[in-house]
Amino acid sequence: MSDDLAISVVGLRKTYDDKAAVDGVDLSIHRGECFALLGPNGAGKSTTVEILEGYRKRDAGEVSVLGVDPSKAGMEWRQRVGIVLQTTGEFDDLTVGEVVSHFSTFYTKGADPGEVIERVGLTEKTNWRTHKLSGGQKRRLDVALGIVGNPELLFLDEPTTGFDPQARREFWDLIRDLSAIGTTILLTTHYLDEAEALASRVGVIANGKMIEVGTPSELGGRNFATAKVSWRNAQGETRTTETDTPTAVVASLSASDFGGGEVPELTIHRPTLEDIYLTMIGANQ
Ligand SMILES: Nc1ncnc2c1ncn2[C@@H]1O[C@H](COP(=O)(O)OP(=O)(O)OP(=O)(O)O)[C@@H](O)[C@H]1O
Repeated sequence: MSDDLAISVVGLRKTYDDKAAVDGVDLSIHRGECFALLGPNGAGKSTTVEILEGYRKRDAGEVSVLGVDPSKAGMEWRQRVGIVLQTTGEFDDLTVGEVVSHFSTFYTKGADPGEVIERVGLTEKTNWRTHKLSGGQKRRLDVALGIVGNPELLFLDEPTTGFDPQARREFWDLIRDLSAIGTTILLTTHYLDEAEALASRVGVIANGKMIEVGTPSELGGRNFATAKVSWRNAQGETRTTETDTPTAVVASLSASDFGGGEVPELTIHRPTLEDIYLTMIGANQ
């Protein structure tokens, strides 16, 4: 494995009852990269990620995570990896501060619990019993527990499900901070805007196969996609045209039909990552 790879996967396969859940996946994630894994329900994302986390056994393929095969990894490796699962932990009557402090004792190079609580925006809830937290606040606590060991690599499985818009933005800032200090992040998400905001590259899985890997701006030829220009003409009708040169179209439209002035109800639309993704998985036909 090349030294700058945090994760290297070649020909990964996992079969349940004769059905391939993961069917020959290759994947390389660089150290310090934030990579988003996208795909419809049942595509094979969780199975792939759980194999990388060492929680599931593979049937075939080569897997290296931080230079170690996760199926054979021990405590030393686990210290270097942080995991935020989809399901929320239950901590009975313990407070936020107690839970985070308790988890920090599992790590030899653990972070200061108070700092971690502040990072996830729960300082005001430090003395709250965890069962009183809202769904979004519990998710933040999950993230706190994922990062309390100062991991080199963080797995985030649908981390912002149930967050309000402000909490999502704050969470994104937290992930950017973790990226800035060099944490490698593997994010699984169904939110395409989240993948675009956070990931330097995304991979799309469908039916157990990696369909494509690319930057959010280039995936599926997005950077070469034509723009749709729409406007309202002098008769009050909506007009739309597709073009590779929207600036020229708008300039000429303004000059010819509107005396060089504003073009009414002008919009220029290029495919979003979601448009491209839906086309890739065959949902936009
Ligand atoms: N323990 C299991 N036993 C049998 N089949 C399983 C098991 N776990 C997953 N599968 C099947 O493997 C396929 C891939 O599931 P997986 O959970 O990896 O998908 P996913 O992409 O994470 O989906 P989601 O977005 O819904 O979380 C699915 O068809 C699922 O039904």
